[in-house]
Amino acid sequence: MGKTLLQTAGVTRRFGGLNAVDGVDFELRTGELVAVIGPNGAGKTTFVNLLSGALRPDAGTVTFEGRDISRLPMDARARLGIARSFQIASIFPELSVVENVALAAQAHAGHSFHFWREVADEAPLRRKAQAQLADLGLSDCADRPASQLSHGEKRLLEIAMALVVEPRVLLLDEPMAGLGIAEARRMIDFIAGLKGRFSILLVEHDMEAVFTLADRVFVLASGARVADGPPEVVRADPRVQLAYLGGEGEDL
Ligand SMILES: Nc1ncnc2c1ncn2[C@@H]1O[C@H](COP(=O)(O)OP(=O)(O)OP(=O)(O)O)[C@@H](O)[C@H]1O
Repeated sequence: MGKTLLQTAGVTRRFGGLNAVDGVDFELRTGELVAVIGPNGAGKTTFVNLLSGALRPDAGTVTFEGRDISRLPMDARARLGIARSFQIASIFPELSVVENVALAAQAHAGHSFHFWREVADEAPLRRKAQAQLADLGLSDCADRPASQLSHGEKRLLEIAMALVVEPRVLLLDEPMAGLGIAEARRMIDFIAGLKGRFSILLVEHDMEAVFTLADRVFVLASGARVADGPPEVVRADPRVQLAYLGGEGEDL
């Protein structure tokens, strides 16, 4: 694996008296896919928010290529290349798939969303969006209105919108959530196709996805790191089994 891109040292976030993320040391290397797992309420989403800049830590640091970014807001981190998958809410349903991707590229370039009507006429942005969709194997749905996509296709569109800005790090928070079996398989194949090209942090409850995709599995429980290692080592780790049994009794 490559060099360390994104790192935390002792990162902590409190909500009232609760340490939602509690002194976590973590690193993501170039080209690596790390899955972050843990029982419900373990602190996974809070941890992603600390990496994306949606939340600031109460203690500890977040560094990107050695630079302390702990206090940088989300847009500044996005400009450095830390992208979080868009939420379905940010898809414009009346626009086509390719127009949505072009809009994401336009927003990143610093233009205002108010000019969205012009985006259809923006040939370079549109070409970039077309190329992105072709690269991801999504050309088939380029001209369909986003409103006509299935739930699974919308999740793929969200990721395409995050990738069009050519990020260094992609943060994916539960991309399989709410997908049927066939759609989940397609999502796994899709993410497998991104592996090695981007550095990816994947938060996911779907253990088939985690153990198929991850180079490394990082386990959180009650805000703290329980294990960090290759998937098969982590799966067999009694501390991990215990963390799950002590939580909501989910299957590992
Ligand atoms: N904004 C907030 N205010 C207060 N408590 C919060 C807030 N966000 C999260 N928490 C608490 O912090 C803990 C960790 O929550 P978080 O959502 O990060 O866990 P998670 O591992 O992502 O859970 P899940 O798997 O259920 O999505 C939980 O106890 C949660 O109730």
